[in-house]
Amino acid sequence: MTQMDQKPFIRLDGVKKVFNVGGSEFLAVQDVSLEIREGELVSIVGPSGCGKSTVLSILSDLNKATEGTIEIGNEHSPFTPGRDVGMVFQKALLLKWRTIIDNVLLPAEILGLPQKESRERAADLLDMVGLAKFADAYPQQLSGGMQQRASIARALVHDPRLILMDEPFGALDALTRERMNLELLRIWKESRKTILFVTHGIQEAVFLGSQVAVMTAGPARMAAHFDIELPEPRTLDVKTTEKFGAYTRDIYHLLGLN
Ligand SMILES: Nc1ncnc2c1ncn2[C@@H]1O[C@H](COP(=O)(O)OP(=O)(O)OP(=O)(O)O)[C@@H](O)[C@H]1O
Repeated sequence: MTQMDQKPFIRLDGVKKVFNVGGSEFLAVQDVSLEIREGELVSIVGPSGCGKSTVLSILSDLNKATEGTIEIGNEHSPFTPGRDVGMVFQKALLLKWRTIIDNVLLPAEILGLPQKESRERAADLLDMVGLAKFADAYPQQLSGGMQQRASIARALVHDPRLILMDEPFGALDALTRERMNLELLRIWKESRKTILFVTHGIQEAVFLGSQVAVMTAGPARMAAHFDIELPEPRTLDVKTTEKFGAYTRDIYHLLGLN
């Protein structure tokens, strides 16, 4: 069986989440349908409150969907919830009393993975994210972008099959964010992980994703989906192409911004 014949790695169909808030029901998100192949980087873009983080929390098994189908993993790549997810948040959330390498090691420690192998892997990952020299530094000695690189290494240390990124570069200045976008593409290619990347940034979503799922608020739902066909490898020049402009224009339009 070839890779193309395999079932998608993630299949969401008609997913809906209703929260119970103080005895009344609150519809957080509905109509979430998405198929992701293993090793794909997919962006989800949408305004605040449209349910993006709720979708990630369902995929990471922190929240149960109220309705719909959620399938993760396939015969070739089985998926164990809890074990096979790495998360990156808007804040790096590094523990300030632990060195960078000890921060990276945290998920491996929690899962009880072998110490020596984990430390070697953490060192390799720090090398991959360009922080080899900072393994023994403390978080406060690193810039915001460097801290986020460390948190990406931490998300990879237990070799999970799926990386969920929730606005990971949202707190960085514009130039660092551009640089981190390029870094993420490199890390993704090297690590060959399946990545779901949540952002408010339409340009960022199109630049990074092979697909972009667009979510709208009021009511919160997954409203559209684009396959992004742009030249590979993606460099910043891509952003000046007509095709890139057309994708971003269509998404702005869908979100009612032009
Ligand atoms: N545990 C919860 N209990 C009740 N309501 C919740 C809970 N989690 C999320 N919500 C609500 O569900 C809606 C969707 O929230 P969510 O955080 O998924 O949106 P988002 O698109 O990620 O927003 P942002 O971009 O601002 O992070 C919001 O109105 C939020 O208040």
